[in-house]
Formats: sequence, C-alpha cells, structure tokens
Amino acid sequence: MRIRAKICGITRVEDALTAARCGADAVGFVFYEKSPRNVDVERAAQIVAALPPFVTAVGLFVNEDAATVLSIRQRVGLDLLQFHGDETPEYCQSFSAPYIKALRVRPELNLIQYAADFSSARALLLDAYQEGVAGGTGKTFDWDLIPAGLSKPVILAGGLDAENVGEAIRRVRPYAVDVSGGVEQDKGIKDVAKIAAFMRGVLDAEV
Ligand SMILES: O=C(O)c1ccccc1NCC(=O)[C@H](O)[C@H](O)COP(=O)(O)O
Repeated sequence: MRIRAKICGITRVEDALTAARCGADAVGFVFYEKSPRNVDVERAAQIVAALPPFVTAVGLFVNEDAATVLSIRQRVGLDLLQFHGDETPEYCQSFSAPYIKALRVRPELNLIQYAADFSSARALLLDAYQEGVAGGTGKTFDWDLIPAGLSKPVILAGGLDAENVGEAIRRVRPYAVDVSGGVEQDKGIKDVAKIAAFMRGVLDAEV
C-alpha cells in the first residue's frame, strides 16, 4: 500500500513546491498565532495558488473561532481542515468541510472512543503529547499506545524524520505520515535535502 505524506508548517512557496516535487500528497499551513510556524493568510493564499494539481492544502487551527476558520478557508482555498486543539465533534463538523482531528496521545486517552466520537472526521492525526504545547513538538510518542483496528484512518505525526519514518511505517502501518520539525532547517523554514530524504524513507518503507 502506498503511504501518503503531508509536510506541515509551510510558510514559503519554494518549500511547498519542493514538497510537491518530492512526492508529498499534502502541505499544511499553521493558522495559530502562538506557533513559530504561524503563516499569514495572504501568504498562504499565494502558496496555495502556486501548488500543482493533486496536492492537498491543509489548514491547521487550534481552538479557533468558527468565523475565522470559515474566512481563512475561503480566502486561502483550503481543501482540508485540521483541528489540533480541544475542538468537539460538533464544532469540527459544523463547517461542512472535510476535516482531520489531531489527538495528542497519552496512556489515559481512549483512542477507540475518540475514533467513534469523531466518526465524521476523514482521519485521526496522532501526535505526541507535551503539556502546554499544542503540537509541532518534534517529539515521538509510544506507538504501542495505538490500538490495532481503529475505525478511522491514522495519520502518524510527532518527531518523524528521515531516520525513523521507515520504522514508524512498518510498526504502525498508518494511512499517512505527517512531519514538520524533522524536515526543517529552522522553524517554518524547510530543508530541501531533509524533505527529499524523508520522502525517500516513506517510499522505501511502503508495506
Ligand atoms: O507546528 C506547530 O507549531 C504547531 C503548533 C500548534 C499545533 C500544531 C502544530 N503543528 C502540528 C504539526 O506540524 C504536525 O501535525 C505534527 O505536530 C508534527 O510535528 P513535528 O513533531 O514537528 O513533526
């Protein structure tokens, strides 16, 4: 099976085009002012306009008010919404748009129940938990906490890079992988060689 890949935290046209050229299926834009990868709405719109066809533009939000999400989605031309905070299923599906729900995995989280609660999500993105940090931690988590046979496709995130993505795919067998810090030279600034190596790692690991 081909494993999909998303490169998150894009702030520059050249990084989006590198991701697409290297075979990424999606690029992610962080619309969260507290993030060092927060991207200006007009700039995100310019990047999306430069994307080749068949590359999905994902907008990431953290506990954002609904009117702002709607406005950014329309202005940027987002294909998919990613909710990375404490959003409820009712909130997430209120946009009548495809969405993925990010969950920060820790032992006490009942992922089977969350998958049922977020039945309207296209997939669950599973990320590392770090207190007080909404995401983009650059940290892996214990992949054994992911139960087999979840009712939603899994997008594996958290501390992935070219070195560990192969093992991650073989162990978790996710639908897709998501990376940000592992392909950066600085926060929000991607590295061509790291993106290329990461995408080679994804292709080589296909199961
Ligand atoms: O990137 C951020 O700064 C960020 C801030 C708040 C919520 C989510 C954020 N990023 C999410 C991602 O980029 C990825 O979906 C995921 O967390 C993987 O990040 P990384 O561990 O750096 O590969």
